[in-house]
Amino acid sequence: MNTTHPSPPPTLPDNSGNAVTATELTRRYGTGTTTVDALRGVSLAVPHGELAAIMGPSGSGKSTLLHILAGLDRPTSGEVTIGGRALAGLDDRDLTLLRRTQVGFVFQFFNLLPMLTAEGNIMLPLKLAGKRQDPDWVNELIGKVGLSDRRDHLPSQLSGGQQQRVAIARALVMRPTVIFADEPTGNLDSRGGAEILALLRAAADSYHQTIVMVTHEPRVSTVADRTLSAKLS
Ligand SMILES: Nc1ncnc2c1ncn2[C@@H]1O[C@H](COP(=O)(O)OP(=O)(O)OP(=O)(O)O)[C@@H](O)[C@H]1O
Repeated sequence: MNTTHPSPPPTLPDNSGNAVTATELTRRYGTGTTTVDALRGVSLAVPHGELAAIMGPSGSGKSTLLHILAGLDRPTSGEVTIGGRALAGLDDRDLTLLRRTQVGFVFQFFNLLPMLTAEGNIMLPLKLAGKRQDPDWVNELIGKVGLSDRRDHLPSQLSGGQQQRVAIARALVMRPTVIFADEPTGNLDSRGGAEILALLRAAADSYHQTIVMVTHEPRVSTVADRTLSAKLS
């Protein structure tokens, strides 16, 4: 993947005002004749509070990039920072801690725990991090995602769109430096997808929440602050 920045103009990596930066990332899979260069020198910077979309055709390296930005995979070369901290300098324990406290995730297939209610799923990151539960904040979030009358329902009792709303509230609850969303509308119909895009936009606006989203969704340019286009490498 290379990235282009059609609009607005490119932002140079700069740790000061940015939630996430990537500098000259490469990722090579395999060796010899099976070598695949999934990323060939990707640089980007996402300022705090922005909603950024990474778009591109299948196989262009979007998932690879998202996993490396989120610290789930290491680049072959190049550097990632989250909240000004370079991921390369962190050992596995510190990386896990950083992911738990500074990163939220939203997945295509929701990934909720089936035995927990909507509210239980939303509060799970707080519990895992040993954080005090703030009922006002949890109530606010449940209201924000429109699930006040579904908080005691299990995921199996919720529609796909409702499950993704739970996942978004779960990602927001820690007030992370950045939320990474991997095809968040990919498993929803057109209307459900539009509602999720609107909700992500509202999260960025209301909570100054930085969000980086991988998507095939053509309508995303109507809600994103910037769109990074991936080209086949
Ligand atoms: N573990 C792996 N081993 C070898 N090659 C891989 C591996 N993971 C991904 N690739 C290759 O790297 C390239 C980028 O894959 P990636 O999954 O990042 O693309 P993508 O843009 O997310 O695609 P899609 O939209 O289909 O999910 C592809 O050519 C893929 O075959």
